[in-house]
Amino acid sequence: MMKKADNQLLVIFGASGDLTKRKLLPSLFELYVRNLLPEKFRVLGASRTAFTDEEFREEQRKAILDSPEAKPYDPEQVGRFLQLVHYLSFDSTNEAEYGKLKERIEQLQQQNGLDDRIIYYLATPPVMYESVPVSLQKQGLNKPRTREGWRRIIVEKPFGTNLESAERLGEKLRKIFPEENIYRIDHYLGKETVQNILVLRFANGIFEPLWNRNYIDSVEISATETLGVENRGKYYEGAGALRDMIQNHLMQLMAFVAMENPAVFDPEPIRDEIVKVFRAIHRYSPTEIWNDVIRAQYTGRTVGGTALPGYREEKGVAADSTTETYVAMKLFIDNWRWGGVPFYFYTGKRMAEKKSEIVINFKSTPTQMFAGQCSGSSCNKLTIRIQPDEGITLKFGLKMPGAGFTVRQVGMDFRYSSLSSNYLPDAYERLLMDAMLGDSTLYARQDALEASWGFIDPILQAWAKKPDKNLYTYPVLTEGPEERYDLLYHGAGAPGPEIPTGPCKCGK
Ligand SMILES: NC(=O)C1=CN([C@@H]2O[C@H](COP(=O)(O)OP(=O)(O)OC[C@H]3O[C@@H](n4cnc5c(N)ncnc54)[C@H](OP(=O)(O)O)[C@@H]3O)[C@@H](O)[C@H]2O)C=CC1
Ligand SMILES: O=C1O[C@H](COP(=O)(O)O)[C@@H](O)[C@H](O)[C@H]1O
Repeated sequence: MMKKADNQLLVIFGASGDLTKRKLLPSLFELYVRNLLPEKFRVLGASRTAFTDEEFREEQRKAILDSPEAKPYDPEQVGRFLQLVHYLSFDSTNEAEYGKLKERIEQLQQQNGLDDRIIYYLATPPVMYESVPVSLQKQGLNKPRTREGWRRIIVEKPFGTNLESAERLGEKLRKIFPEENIYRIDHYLGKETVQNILVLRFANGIFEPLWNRNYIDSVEISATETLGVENRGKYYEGAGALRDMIQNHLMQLMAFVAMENPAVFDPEPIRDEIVKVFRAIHRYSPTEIWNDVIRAQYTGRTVGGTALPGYREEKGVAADSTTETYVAMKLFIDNWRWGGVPFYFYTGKRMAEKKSEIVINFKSTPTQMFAGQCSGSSCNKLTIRIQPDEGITLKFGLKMPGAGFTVRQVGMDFRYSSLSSNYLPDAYERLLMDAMLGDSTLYARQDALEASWGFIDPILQAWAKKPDKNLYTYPVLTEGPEERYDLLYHGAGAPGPEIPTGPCKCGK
């Protein structure tokens, strides 16, 4: 039986926006259906759009029932859930309005018998991540009034746009909320399959002896999408794939793969190990940046009679934009476990497939003695499929039945869908639930963010100085730029593994 959080209020700033509609309210509804919300619980949405409580509920009702991921929900159950949801029309950039917010909060607490526990969720444009907490503090809304009360704040990404801004934001927030009450969201950490990396590694004895530079040839971590920038062109122009996906999601995946076991399974020891990995990443020299990191933009083409725009034709994107929609890079972790093992990252929008996965390529045998025996780095590989078709496959060679000794590669497969209860919660369900319970394990800590920005910053700076250098193109719905083969896997002088996106050359 899952533990329930103490009674509390969740205040969402930016509640009329896309994130609230697509992720936050549907996830809260799932928690409601599973009876995981606190016994007494209220949501207060706050943004400028003029809604009454009823109008806001109607908006959310449609979003929950009509979303592409919606299950056949009972509309009456949705209606009952929405009675927990309220709305305040409020301009969070105007300090004078925070008195109104305070009144509404106190009214909801009194009317619903809530103790003084509040989570603030910043689902506003990032420019407001500093100003909203400052205004909350001016009204005394950042501190609980009672001993058993608390105030937590969840901050959406992007958490800064470089090291300096991330440090500044962290510093500001820590003056207003204690570090342990600041929850910096990285939704990849809320994915069931990502959490399973820790269980796979630390609940099984068989992997640990192999999990190092002696047996692992390379690690590939990828997240590709078929969608383009959709209606987020303006945001994406200032972000690009390196900030949008690698600085946070792919680096967090790498940390789970590469970290040492924490002494105990508690938030701080786990986060300590994550930081150690980020700090041990080899910092690129100026030459290595151009050899080991490539970027590209998708270009338009017609697919099945439909003309698909290129990145530079998207709404909100400059016609001469140099923002990357694809990044592939090779990096190393300079420690005893991983020294010399290349980690390959690649991510891109508008690619052939929506897929996120981690592939551990083990070293092959020193000699080949059988017909058909695999050689190279992708003979024995462990693939952790984050999404879709969530699961894990181990690939190895076995004898074909019959005369002789001919080897065939086979896969030993675990699929989440084959579990008797195959419900996979959305990442936001898990993360919201954890914040309500006060468990920050799956949230990013400030020092980890700074360490990851510290690695990313020099790349951003080099690109800013030479905006066109190593900026390639790839047609929409393809595997990425051709240049990824040369530059990444063979161009840097080191013998690389087989091309990660290519088919295995070992036969099926
Ligand atoms: N959408 C997504 O999938 C993801 C979003 N994020 C992050 O979450 C945050 C929210 O994203 P998203 O919902 O997509 O953004 P939207 O632009 O859809 O929503 C932001 C909301 O903030 C409100 N807002 C803007 N200015 C003010 C103001 N002065 N006072 C009060 N409210 C204001 C707006 O409502 P109104 O006009 O009514 O005030 C708007 O509805 C962003 O920082 C984004 O980077 C992160 C990951 C994924
Ligand atoms: O944070 C982000 O992630 C999504 C991809 O998330 P996924 O769970 O669908 O893999 C990405 O589309 C978006 O640009 C980025 O901001």
